[in-house]
Amino acid sequence: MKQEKMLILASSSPRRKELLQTLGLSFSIQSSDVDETTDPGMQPQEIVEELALRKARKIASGLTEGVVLGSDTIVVLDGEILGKPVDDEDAYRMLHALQGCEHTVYSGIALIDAESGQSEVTHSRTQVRIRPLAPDEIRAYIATREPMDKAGSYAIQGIGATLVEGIEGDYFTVVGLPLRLTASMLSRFGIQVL
Ligand SMILES: Cc1cn([C@H]2C[C@H](O)[C@@H](COP(=O)(O)OP(=O)(O)OP(=O)(O)O)O2)c(=O)[nH]c1=O
Repeated sequence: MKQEKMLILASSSPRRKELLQTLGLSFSIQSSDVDETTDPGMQPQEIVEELALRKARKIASGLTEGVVLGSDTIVVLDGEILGKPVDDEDAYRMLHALQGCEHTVYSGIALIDAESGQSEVTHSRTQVRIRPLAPDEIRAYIATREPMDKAGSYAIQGIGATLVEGIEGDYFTVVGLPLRLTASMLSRFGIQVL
């Protein structure tokens, strides 16, 4: 591992922290609350890239050095964007819509070098199939509270794993930080994982 530059994760997500830790990099964390509203008519890949960049920019603007990583994840079902549920009823609506179908999870990643201004943004997407769910199962899952801070109201890395029939694409994109893509981007910013 060769790390010439300081890395800053612009996120309050405990999942992103854990995922970045698995790469063996040293980094600090600054949570980056930004306005997540986007223009209607934007494509899902444009939304996750724009929001990842917004999160990274907010932190980078207050720094003179270091590489800032921002990320954003959304779930898309038949063109409808599912973010985090606002309450139990919203989580029920999402899980009921997702069950028995395939949807797409998009994760955007943005890197900004605060010193040089170099920036790069990209995204990846993964198809996920959720098995058919009975109303009681959906209610029991919501009662675990796991869905409440997750895009699409489920966590593939948690109890939600029992709802997932299969995926096509990168698992880490679903959890919120595509690791292979992150590592290859970081290498272009002077941060080498291998
Ligand atoms: C679909 C899915 C989403 N998620 C999570 C990943 C993200 O943390 C969250 C989507 O919300 P985001 O707005 O992408 O991220 P966040 O608010 O949690 O963190 P921050 O903006 O500070 O970086 O949903 C899972 O953990 N597992 C899953 O299976």
